[in-house]
Amino acid sequence: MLIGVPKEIKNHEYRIGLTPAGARELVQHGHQVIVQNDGGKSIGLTNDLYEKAGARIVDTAEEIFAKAEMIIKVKEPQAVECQMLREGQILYTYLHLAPDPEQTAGLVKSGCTAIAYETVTDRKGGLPLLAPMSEVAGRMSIQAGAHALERAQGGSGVLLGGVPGVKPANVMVIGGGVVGINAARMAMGMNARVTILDRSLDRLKYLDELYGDRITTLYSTADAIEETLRYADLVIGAVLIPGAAAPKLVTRAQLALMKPGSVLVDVAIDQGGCFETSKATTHQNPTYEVDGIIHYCVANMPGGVARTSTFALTNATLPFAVQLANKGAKRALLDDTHLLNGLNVHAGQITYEAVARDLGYTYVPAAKALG
Ligand SMILES: NC(=O)C1=CN([C@@H]2O[C@H](COP(=O)(O)OP(=O)(O)OC[C@H]3O[C@@H](n4cnc5c(N)ncnc54)[C@H](O)[C@@H]3O)[C@@H](O)[C@H]2O)C=CC1
Ligand SMILES: CC(=O)C(=O)O
Ligand SMILES: [Mg+2]
Repeated sequence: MLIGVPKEIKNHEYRIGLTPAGARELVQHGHQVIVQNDGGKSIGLTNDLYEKAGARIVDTAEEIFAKAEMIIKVKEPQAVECQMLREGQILYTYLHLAPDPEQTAGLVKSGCTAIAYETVTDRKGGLPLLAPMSEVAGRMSIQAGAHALERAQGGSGVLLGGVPGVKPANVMVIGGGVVGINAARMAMGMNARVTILDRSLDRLKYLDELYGDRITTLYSTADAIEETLRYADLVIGAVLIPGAAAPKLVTRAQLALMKPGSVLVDVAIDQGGCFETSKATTHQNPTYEVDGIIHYCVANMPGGVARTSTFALTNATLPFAVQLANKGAKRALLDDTHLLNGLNVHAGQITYEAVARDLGYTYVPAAKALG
């Protein structure tokens, strides 16, 4: 199969969809890989490294989209990329369609086969292609939040860990999954006081067994959220209902309960965000203020630490990329229900139920759409 890796074009997105080591594996399986000129240069993945791995460098994204049978990317296709996708072509990347009607319409129109990293599953009920970036974003959320708490950034001027004689900050984490546990670990490491809320009692039990009295676990109700907001200095939004738009768990009115200059980091923004006042921001302009509360809502946080993230992402995506290339989309998808769960759009049909429901499309089960 001819596999194409274009340069990412989202704001300050320096990740690339495949490392040179990943390219080498695909080539060893008998496939051809084309990579856009300087696609990974800014994170030290030079053309030379890709060529040594057996890939070929091409000048433009247009050439990659025109020639490749499978496109491997990181972020959802931007409008200009959607226009270049075509019928029968495999798109393997993050999509986050539920909050993004325009992209969804673009993919439907293209006729391509679009597999979303974030809805591929595993045997343990996890999301193995989302997990590495959730680890990154969870860890980053605390450093981003700590920075936003600095007075010069508009924050309340509180240091997460406090100092001897001055109490530490309170960090509230809503959603105790992969983002949540990584955020909690970083916050604990900085000596902050951590409260973590989730709807899954099993998950709360697991967190309690792991961290004991170093964290407080709370079952996530509107009451518990309201009560915890009153003393939180930093709130991390880390909930997920796979494939669906994020539930709004903090309203604008509830911001008035918070201390002025407190910070909300909405990691769930890529699924539309879990705070009513969230709107997606970029690494260039990451924060804004609503009613005295600082909001950080960057939808591609791992792009900020693009080198670490690129290696972590390829580690997870490569095995499925090899299956797709070896077998073709239809056989690879039908052979593996976990990969099949990643199929969101095929030949103009929406094959992921939550996306169809949230955006008003007819849902066609993936196996049926593939015929
Ligand atoms: N902004 C960014 O750059 C990035 C965003 N993300 C996003 O972060 C979000 C979280 O991802 P993961 O941690 O991997 O998901 P996960 O599935 O591991 O964890 C989500 C947790 O939310 C919990 N939850 C669901 N409804 C809840 C509620 N009402 N109250 C409290 N908890 C609730 C679930 O029980 C689960 O434990 C996703 O939207 C993901 O796409 C992930 C990576 C990067
Ligand atoms: C998961 C995601 O949206 C990202 O890594 O940018
Ligand atoms: Mg997005």
